[in-house]
Amino acid sequence: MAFSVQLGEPLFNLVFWLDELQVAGVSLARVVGVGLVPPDRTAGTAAPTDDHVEVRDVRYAYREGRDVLHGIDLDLRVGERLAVVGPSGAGKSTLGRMLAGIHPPTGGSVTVGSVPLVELPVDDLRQRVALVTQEHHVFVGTLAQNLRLADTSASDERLAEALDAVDALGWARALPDGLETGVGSGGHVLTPAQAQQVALARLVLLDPHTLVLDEATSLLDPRAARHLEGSLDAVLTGRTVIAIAHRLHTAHDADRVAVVDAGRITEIGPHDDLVAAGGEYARLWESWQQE
Ligand SMILES: Nc1ncnc2c1ncn2[C@@H]1O[C@H](COP(=O)(O)OP(=O)(O)OP(=O)(O)O)[C@@H](O)[C@H]1O
Repeated sequence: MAFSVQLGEPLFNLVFWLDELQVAGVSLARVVGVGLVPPDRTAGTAAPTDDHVEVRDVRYAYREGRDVLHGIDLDLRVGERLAVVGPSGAGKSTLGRMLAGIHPPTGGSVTVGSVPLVELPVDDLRQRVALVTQEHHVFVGTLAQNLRLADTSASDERLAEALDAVDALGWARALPDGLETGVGSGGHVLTPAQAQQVALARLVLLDPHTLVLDEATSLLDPRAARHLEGSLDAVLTGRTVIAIAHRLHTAHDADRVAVVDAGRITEIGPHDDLVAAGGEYARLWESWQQE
């Protein structure tokens, strides 16, 4: 979710990206990103020709002079699934947030349909590229209100379709007041898997062209994660997907795998090719199989 603040006629608008934070059981909005973007980005003039994502010589530094991404180049075909793997702290999440337009690159460019992400109007950006993280996204309100965060005008029927697409309609209808049941702090407690399904149903409503999944199922126990991955498949079909993967079987299913190490893509290609090449990915794959 994003909103922008414009004061007078500024050179830049202040944009906040919001996420949810649970404090002592209370659900609060948390600012996960703040950016200064040119007014065009919220006024809306850029029009990407397609959803081809191109990353060119991208660098990113949280603190000046301390790059955590160094010269990343990446081309994503429309409808491709790319798994991103690598050691902790390598820069995978930073890359994911950059691909979702939350972190503007410190150097280089990320474009969709030849338009730099930083020039896209925020609403257009959110509809083109959505980020799903491992945190729960349930706000205080009814289940229906939680879903309509993605599409304020969605009919009850559309909400039911979205829940059905992620295999959540059964439990949602069984709630005390169905979709009008209060959830979030003080309301009906959803399991972590149900909370993730709500987030996925919101994605179905948002209908983004490209999805960045940052370890979207990693907080769940393996059985719930496997179940959710079935729901996820319905959401992923037909979209470009960048999956930041902990579990390598997700990587195995992808069209290509990118290994990120110390802020660089050190290997990229189909799973079988990387295994045959005998490099870092082959070692990761072998050790994962022995776990
Ligand atoms: N908000 C932040 N402020 C400053 N440094 C950060 C911030 N987020 C990440 N970093 C640093 O950037 C580097 C890359 O972190 P990132 O979270 O992108 O790695 P990762 O590969 O996703 O790691 P993990 O698998 O542990 O989640 C790390 O050195 C990390 O400490």
